[in-house]
Amino acid sequence: MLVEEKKSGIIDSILERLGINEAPLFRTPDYMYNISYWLGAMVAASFAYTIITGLFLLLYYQPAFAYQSTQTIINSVPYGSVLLFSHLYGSYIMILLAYIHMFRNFYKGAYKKPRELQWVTGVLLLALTLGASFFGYSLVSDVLGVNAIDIGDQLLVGTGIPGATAIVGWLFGPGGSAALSSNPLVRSELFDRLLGWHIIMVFLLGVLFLFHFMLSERYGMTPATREKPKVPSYYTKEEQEKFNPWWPRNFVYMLSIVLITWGIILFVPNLLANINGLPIVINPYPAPQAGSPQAVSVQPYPPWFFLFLFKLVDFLLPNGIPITPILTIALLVVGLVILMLLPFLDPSDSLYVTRRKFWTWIMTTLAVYLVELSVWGYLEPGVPEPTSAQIEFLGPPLVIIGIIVYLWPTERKTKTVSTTATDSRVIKMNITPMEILLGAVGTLSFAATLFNFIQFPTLINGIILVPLGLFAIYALRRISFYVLGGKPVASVGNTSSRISLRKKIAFFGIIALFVVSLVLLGLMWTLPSVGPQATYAGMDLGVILLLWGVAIQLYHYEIFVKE
Ligand code: HEM
Ligand code: HEM
Repeated sequence: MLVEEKKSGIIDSILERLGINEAPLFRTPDYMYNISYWLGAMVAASFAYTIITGLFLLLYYQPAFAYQSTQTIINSVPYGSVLLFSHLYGSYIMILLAYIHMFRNFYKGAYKKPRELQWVTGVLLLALTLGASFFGYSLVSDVLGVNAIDIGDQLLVGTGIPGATAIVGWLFGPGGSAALSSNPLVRSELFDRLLGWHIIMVFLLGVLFLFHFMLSERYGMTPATREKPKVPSYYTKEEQEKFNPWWPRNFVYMLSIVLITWGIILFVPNLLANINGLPIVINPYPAPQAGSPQAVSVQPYPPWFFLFLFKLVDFLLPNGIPITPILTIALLVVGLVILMLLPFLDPSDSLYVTRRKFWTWIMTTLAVYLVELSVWGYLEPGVPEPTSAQIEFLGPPLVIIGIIVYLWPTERKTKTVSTTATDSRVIKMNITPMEILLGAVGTLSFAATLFNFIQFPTLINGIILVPLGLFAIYALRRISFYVLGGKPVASVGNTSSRISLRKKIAFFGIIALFVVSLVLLGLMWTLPSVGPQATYAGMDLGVILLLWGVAIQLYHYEIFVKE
């Protein structure tokens, strides 16, 4: 039988040969084209970014001359500073996003049946991300990295667990002191080992991520609570049929998400690299070399993502003696295991966050503690904290969050609103659990920092107040609309005439963004490619990717969002 040949372009033919149109990638309802459903994709985009830049760094990094080769990367390799700084911030942003993704999935109930394994593997992914970042951070051979090895070494050996010394030898080879050796062979024994672990952890992350993602493909993303309020929450095959196929809409949306994430990863560190006097924990430049005369004046700080742990080891037990290494490790392990087992510990079958009060209380307190302990660890490093100080700082959030969560009215049954692909209305949420979380975190961090500023009115404490204050105002403003104005939680918005005007604006917006990005692209070639000034080109490229990401978002809105 003769099949009628459809006229198609080269790209269509390639896609057809690749079978992308029929690929078993999940179908998505209209309302899921919202960043909250793509946070995992943003984490994955940061992961991909660090892998790409990491492989380039590997070309120049020499374990026997770790610090010197890092300086060479910054000062002599074309765009080396951009590569190194964005690799560092790619990992920072990956960690931040993984936390946000985790808390979002908690509030949305995405850890419940049938996605328990996704949650469990997610917690392991977070732990591995922290591990990979720790080893990467120690590769530089600056005083902070070597200090981090020493702290890790002492913490493990201090537990007194049989075999702890063997584990430390396995992890760190000859130990942090080898970084100070004048013999390159001894130094390379240490940094080869660290590089090995760095790459092993990345490999494990990759394998586990494939499994994590495969599970996403299996069950799709968790439907909105208003659609499926009870476990197990997933769309049936018949329901799926009505949704948008992966190609081309998901691809377009994903591309914009990837570009925006990469744009931020490039822009932020390259901007920070040009600001003088940055606090050492966020400075993209390495600290002085371990063992150098300048290193003596550097206060030991762990990487910011372990600051919470740094404060925890300052805690004194009720009898006044410092918390022991074994207790610290036990607390960490127990906490991690409880977090991992959350899907099995929370028996409720409702996805409404207001019907899961106990765990909402615990998880929100955990989020606040992570921020609070990190800020505390940064402001008062190494200061022993008696039980009274621990209660003073950690008690109020526990009580306040408990009161808010238990007094918050339990969700009443709402009418199910269909928001499948055939539905053309746009459902607008006036408030989300994430906004409540942001409001709580923002206000508490601002209040704590203000209190600290009143006690210690230093410049840096004053500077920190500004972004925190703005963030708190923003977060509270969003919530107050709902609380004071008595607005409904969700509404059906927008008349078609307004949307059509918006689409016109979007159309011209895309053109404007491309024109601006072309100018920036031209500018990039005039900027130096070697040395610290290459960071200007890094910023430029970051803005270009961001603009393209936003332009593709507008394109998605223009083409796919129904009026
Ligand atoms: C195949 C993947 C990767 C390779 C080959 C790689 C390789 C490297 C190398 C060679 C360095 C040392 C750079 C230097 O000091 O000169 C480094 C640093 C680092 N890596 Fe990776 N990496 C990879 C993926 C990752 C991932 C996935 C993360 C985080 C999750 C990460 C986090 C870091 C961090 C935080 C540093 C320290 C950078 C600095 O302090 O400026 N890396 N990596
Ligand atoms: C390296 C870190 C991680 C990566 C790369 C990653 C990636 C992803 C991706 C791509 C998805 C598909 C949906 C989406 O884009 O949001 C997803 C979903 C999911 N992830 Fe992760 N994830 C990571 C860490 C975590 C963590 C720390 C948790 C929780 C402890 C977690 C739990 C989940 C759950 C429950 C889902 C299903 C979401 C839903 O059904 O709505 N993941 N993850």
